[in-house]
Amino acid sequence: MVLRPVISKLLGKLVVLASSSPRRLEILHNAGLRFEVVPSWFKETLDKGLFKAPYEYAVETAKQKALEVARRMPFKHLKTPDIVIGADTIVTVDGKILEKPVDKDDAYRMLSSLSGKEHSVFTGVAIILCHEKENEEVDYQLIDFYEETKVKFADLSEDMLWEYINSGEPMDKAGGYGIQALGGMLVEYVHGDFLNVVGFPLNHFCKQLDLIYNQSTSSTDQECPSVHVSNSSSHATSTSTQPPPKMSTQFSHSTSSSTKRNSEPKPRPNSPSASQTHHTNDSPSFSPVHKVMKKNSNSEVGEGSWMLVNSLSKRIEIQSAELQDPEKATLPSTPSRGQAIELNVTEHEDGELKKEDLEQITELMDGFKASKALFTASELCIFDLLQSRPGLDAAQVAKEIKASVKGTERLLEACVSLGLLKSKDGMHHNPLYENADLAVRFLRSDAPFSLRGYIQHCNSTVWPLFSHLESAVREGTNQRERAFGKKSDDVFQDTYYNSQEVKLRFMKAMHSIAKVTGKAVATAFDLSNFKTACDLGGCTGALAYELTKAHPGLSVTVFDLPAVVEMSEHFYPQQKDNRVSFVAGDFFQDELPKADLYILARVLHDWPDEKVHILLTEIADAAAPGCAVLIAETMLDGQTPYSALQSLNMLVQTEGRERTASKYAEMLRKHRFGKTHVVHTKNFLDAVISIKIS
Ligand SMILES: C[S@@+](CC[C@H](N)C(=O)[O-])C[C@H]1O[C@@H](n2cnc3c(N)ncnc32)[C@H](O)[C@@H]1O
Repeated sequence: MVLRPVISKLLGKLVVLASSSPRRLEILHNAGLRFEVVPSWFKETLDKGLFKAPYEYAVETAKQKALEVARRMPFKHLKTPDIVIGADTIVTVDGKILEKPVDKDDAYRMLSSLSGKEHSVFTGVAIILCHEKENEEVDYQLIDFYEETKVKFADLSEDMLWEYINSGEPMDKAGGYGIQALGGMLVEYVHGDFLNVVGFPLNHFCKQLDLIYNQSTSSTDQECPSVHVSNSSSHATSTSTQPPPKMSTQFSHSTSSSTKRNSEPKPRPNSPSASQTHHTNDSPSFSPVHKVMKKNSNSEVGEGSWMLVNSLSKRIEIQSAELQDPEKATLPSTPSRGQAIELNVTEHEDGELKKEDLEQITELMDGFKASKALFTASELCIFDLLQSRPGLDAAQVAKEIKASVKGTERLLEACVSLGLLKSKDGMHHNPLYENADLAVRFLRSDAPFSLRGYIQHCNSTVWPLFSHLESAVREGTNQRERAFGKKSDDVFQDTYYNSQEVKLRFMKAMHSIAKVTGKAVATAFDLSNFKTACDLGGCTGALAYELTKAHPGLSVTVFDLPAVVEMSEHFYPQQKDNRVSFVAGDFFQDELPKADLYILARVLHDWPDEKVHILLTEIADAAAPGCAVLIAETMLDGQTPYSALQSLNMLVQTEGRERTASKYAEMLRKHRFGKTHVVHTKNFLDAVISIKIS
């Protein structure tokens, strides 16, 4: 991004800032932006309890502020702006949202809750692009995003607190302080964009302008075919590989008296509009206002989840001109997307059957359907397609993935209901789809933390194995023969590495999980005393690279079967690190490389206790006193569903199992390893380390 050209794109346009905050004014003015200030009349009264995450509240408030100005100006100011910018800054601490204090006591309450702690400052920003049409209608396009900055306050004494409050500075500022003035003295550190704390994330804003005006989102599709779609929806038609910016679709606002009822934006104070969407810090998104809304939901819901809400609720209140009396409310058989109604679900307990219980049991009964919908969408490259071409409708998606429109429609709606996709109304209320935050972060192939490899492994290998769970439980053995028709002694050498295709798929699965867990494992302990490490069964080297990144003095040898080592280079074609090397061998048979630290990440769970003891004997023989073993596994200690289900996974796949940290400690002790230190990371894997004593 080159800053001046971005700002200069706005020269000659009527840019309006829907905020009177002097700090926002100053930031934008200093950046060279020419704009008018039209303070929004929107009252900041949205119910915070209705938002899942604090940033959604800030984004929604910013959006409503900007919308109010964009709609008012053609009438009251008799001119239509080109761009309206709205912003809202909030401070969050201990799960609470702090806005501007109402009086000194409120300021005291806020500032003392920040004392000595780290808090987050979120600014939600909405950019509305207004396009005046020949018939005096105005089309609006909305892009929103948020920025988070972490700020830590020093311990504040009572004297300091009151001195600051009495200075008068806290009163008009979110969280009760202004970092750019006296309040700066309270701050120990800032992580992130400083201007975001002042009130406007200038850098992120400029990046969004760049996206809007230079259309420069990138698409690198690693596995799925690259997409060339001629988009017939309302946003810019493109036949090149370069996608349009992630915004689009209009709602119209007529300057004539016959306002278009169904297409005019109608922000509803005290209730979030349908635009409570999750999006990444980087992805702007368009949010239409007319959607079927599930109360307390952070996402727009499609018909599928509407039906679920419907079936779990005794009474639905329909707020529309036609139906005012909730007692008389009846359900429309199929709420059409274009209908200007919002549904608010009224909680109604029928005594014995609680909604939460029904939801919990439904989630469990239907969990497999959700998994399979995710697997299928991933398999069909839907998340990659929508990453490079957001805003396609079901027919366009179906054409690209070579599938039926009927089936694609249902899969897309299921993904919307699961929070994987977002949908918005296109022309003739035809839903247009784009990736939701989860898909952007984990489901597209080129995301740094893409789990696509693991999902494919789940679909092709774990799913068939789990369909024989009952046999596995009855027999206490893995189900490889039943699922794949072939008897095998060693899951790796006889099953996964028998075909190049299956091997690569398995390696991709391991790689994707190791990328997500690598940093948490690599930084679980202070490893600065170790110079050399050997990652036994280290597969693609994903953890090894995280280890060398986290510990500059450490070199890591990845030790794995020859079939794996010959492919490992494929995973790091460019990024070579001469502190990572690969050695091919069999850890049950060959001599292990010498190292100060032996790492076993998701290796021991593949094997029964006898085999674990063989491997630990090998390591104990190779390791001198003072050397250590680091085990990274999902440990059963907390009995979370994740680790317990992983243990079932080991049952259907291997001869191994998940274990508790104390079980690993007991096993290590038998091989002359001493006290075990355990770290339960917040990631998929936990870690134990133990030093050899003799
Ligand atoms: C479940 S994977 C874990 C991979 C990696 N440590 C991770 O956390 O992503 C188990 C690894 O052990 C390797 N492995 C299995 N048997 C082995 C053996 N006999 N000798 C060396 N490596 C082996 C597999 O090839 C595979 O890479």
